[in-house]
Amino acid sequence: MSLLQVRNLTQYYPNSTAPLPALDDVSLEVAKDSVVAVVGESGCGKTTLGRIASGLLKPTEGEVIFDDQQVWKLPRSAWNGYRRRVQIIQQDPYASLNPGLTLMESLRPGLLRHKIVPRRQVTEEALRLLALVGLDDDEAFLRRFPHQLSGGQRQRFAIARAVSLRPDLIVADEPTSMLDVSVRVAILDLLLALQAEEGLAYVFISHDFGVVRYFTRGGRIVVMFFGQVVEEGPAEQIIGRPRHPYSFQLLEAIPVPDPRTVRARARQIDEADLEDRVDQPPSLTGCIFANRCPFADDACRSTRPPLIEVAPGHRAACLYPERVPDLPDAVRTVVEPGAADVEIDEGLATAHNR
Ligand SMILES: Nc1ncnc2c1ncn2[C@@H]1O[C@H](COP(=O)(O)OP(=O)(O)OP(=O)(O)O)[C@@H](O)[C@H]1O
Repeated sequence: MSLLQVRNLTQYYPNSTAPLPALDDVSLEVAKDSVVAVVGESGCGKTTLGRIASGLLKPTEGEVIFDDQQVWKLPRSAWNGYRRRVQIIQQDPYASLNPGLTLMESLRPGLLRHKIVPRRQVTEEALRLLALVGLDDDEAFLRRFPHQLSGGQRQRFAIARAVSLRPDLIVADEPTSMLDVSVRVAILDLLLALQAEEGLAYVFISHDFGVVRYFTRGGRIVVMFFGQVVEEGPAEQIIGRPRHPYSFQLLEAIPVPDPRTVRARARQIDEADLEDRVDQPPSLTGCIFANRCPFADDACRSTRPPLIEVAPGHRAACLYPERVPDLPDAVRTVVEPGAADVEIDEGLATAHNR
């Protein structure tokens, strides 16, 4: 069942001098209890999409439909319900918490405003939430201020605060990118555990395909490039056999722990050629990726390819999806959470150092 749909979103920022909109005709759908990951390099519009999905930003054009209702047409009481049911977790847990409030003071207003529990049960509920996210569930901890927490503890608390409102959907915007490598996997595992326990859906935003591969098992992946969706489909299919050259390049760049695997890659794209293209600006005519694409020809530079189905439920905006080579086995395996900590840690460590 569809929980959230965004349809044909276009976003222009009025003060922007960029030649392209931040989002250009973006659509996606999130089913109840499911994970949709949005991946792409910095500036491709992921945060804008997350802000629109959670009602923080009204799109220039397009529709946001939550639980079968157009959210920008909701009466105030229903709007408040939507804003409660869709929570956002941000990249920087410190910036998302008021430094002048204790943890209890951060939790209490939401619990009361949305009548989650009666006033006399607020402390009990706050302690339950701390335990749920793996923090010390004692009242002294609730009297702490955000600066008295480590980065990992702060993100755990930000997750507790989001979950406290009993949402159906959490937009997790780069939730681990500012954390130490050592705690990243723990936070991803916490989010995955909460999904099962609390019946949550996620829009999971990341620039790092290694993290997305870890988080999105069984879910869907949306790959964005300069405001456009270039590929979307089931995680296993996109990771196993990407059909857009940009997804291929992102996946191929995931660090793998065994250098012999890297050397053994069956490279079907000329490395020097790719190096020359990596910083090219987006193409303003035709396919947005044409300037960086090793397969682009005149047709790609003159025609914007529509998203076409390349396998059931899997679409790519490419005129030549069959030209995208197969990935090495080390990359295309969808990692089982908890099953490959070493591989994940090393991958994330390398990504962190970039
Ligand atoms: N408030 C704003 N005003 C003007 N332009 C903006 C604003 N917010 C974002 N942009 C621009 O919109 C585009 C998309 O930005 P957005 O933050 O959504 O991308 P992103 O993929 O989340 O990148 P990052 O990971 O760096 O945050 C970028 O070109 C950005 O500069």
